[in-house]
Amino acid sequence: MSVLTATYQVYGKPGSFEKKAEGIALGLTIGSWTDLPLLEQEQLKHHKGNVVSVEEFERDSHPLKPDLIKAELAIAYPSVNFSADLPAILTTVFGKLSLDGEVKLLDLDFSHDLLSHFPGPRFGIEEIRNTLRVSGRPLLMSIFKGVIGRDMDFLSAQLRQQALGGVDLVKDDEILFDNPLTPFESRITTGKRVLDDVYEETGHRTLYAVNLSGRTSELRGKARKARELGADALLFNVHAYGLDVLQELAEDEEIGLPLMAHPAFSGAFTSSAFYGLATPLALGKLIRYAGADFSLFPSPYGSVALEKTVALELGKELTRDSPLKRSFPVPSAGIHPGLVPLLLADYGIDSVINAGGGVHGHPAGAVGGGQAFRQAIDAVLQGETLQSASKQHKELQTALELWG
Ligand SMILES: CSCCC(=O)C(=O)COP(=O)(O)O
Ligand SMILES: [Mg+2]
Repeated sequence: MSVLTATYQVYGKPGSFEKKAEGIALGLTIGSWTDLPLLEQEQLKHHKGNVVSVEEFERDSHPLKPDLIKAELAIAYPSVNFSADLPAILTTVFGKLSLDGEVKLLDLDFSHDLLSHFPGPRFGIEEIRNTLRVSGRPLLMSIFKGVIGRDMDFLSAQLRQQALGGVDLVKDDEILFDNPLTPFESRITTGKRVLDDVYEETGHRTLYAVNLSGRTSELRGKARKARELGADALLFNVHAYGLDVLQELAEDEEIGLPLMAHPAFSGAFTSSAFYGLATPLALGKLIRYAGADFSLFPSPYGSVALEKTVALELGKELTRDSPLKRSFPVPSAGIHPGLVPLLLADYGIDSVINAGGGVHGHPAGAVGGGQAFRQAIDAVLQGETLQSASKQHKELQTALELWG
């Protein structure tokens, strides 16, 4: 029988966890059953959740819970209990349980059968690289900044500067929504013209990810229109909408665009040590299963940082061997050229280095900012220190002086 196995973290007294696990396995499936007639018990058995393992971590208490220890409970849910979609899956494994005290959902192990209902990224790392014709180095992305309240001329000029700096991708900031000054459709058509001009002038191709926003019922139509207008990629605030909305967009043949998942709002249900979803599950595994080609998340280093082990595990979820294509890890927030060696050591070349302030805040503007990043990337790949490379590259030197 095909099952979905969920692993939970709980705190409690040693020896108390078997009962807790059995309570979850029953409570989320058939409820109490022992008083029912034998025939009904037999029938219900096919639907009952089963405790797979209970692991107590004797020495692993939390400073806030000195008298308790941590345990991980693995529970298998029969796949016949739910339809093969993320809303049904999440409601089964963490529906009312998410409201029932201190329980954190750490991981979900999909059977091969179940996974076949999730096509994953349409393009993945390899096809995005082919489109950009970039191999052997991480991609570089920059972010529009200070665009709210500005018009298309401002946006066009900022896009041009970013592209001239040599970035591979530019994305909207997640807080730029559809608005009269820079409407969604104009951003796509104007952005395309600007980037085509830069390509003709320099031979460097930059792709633009426009923020797909608005009411859920409008998204499919807007995304299809974006494709018609020649959009390169879509940025999507997936956690404000829900994973299944991302999956719908990823599977739509008439959209067929690379999708970039922004982590906005996810901290609301991932940040607690005791509640919510583990970050590698929410921003890694499930984002890949739902079909994002890129997953943005706070790096371990910048202004909004994840714990390093968590950030590394997240990257692994996006790229580990699987029948699904790999999604690009995009460690972000407060990134500047001085962090490039750390990011490359953590995520390797199959990742995206992403910066807003670290590009626009460069004293030589976004052109100098992009160049400094490209110089830092080249230096690391050639085994050179940034300090040494900065002697030949004034943009990198300026960035290191400013941000370290
Ligand atoms: C929290 S990760 C998302 C990155 C992002 O959207 C952003 O605006 C980062 O900007 P920064 O100036 O910190 O590079
Ligand atoms: Mg942002």
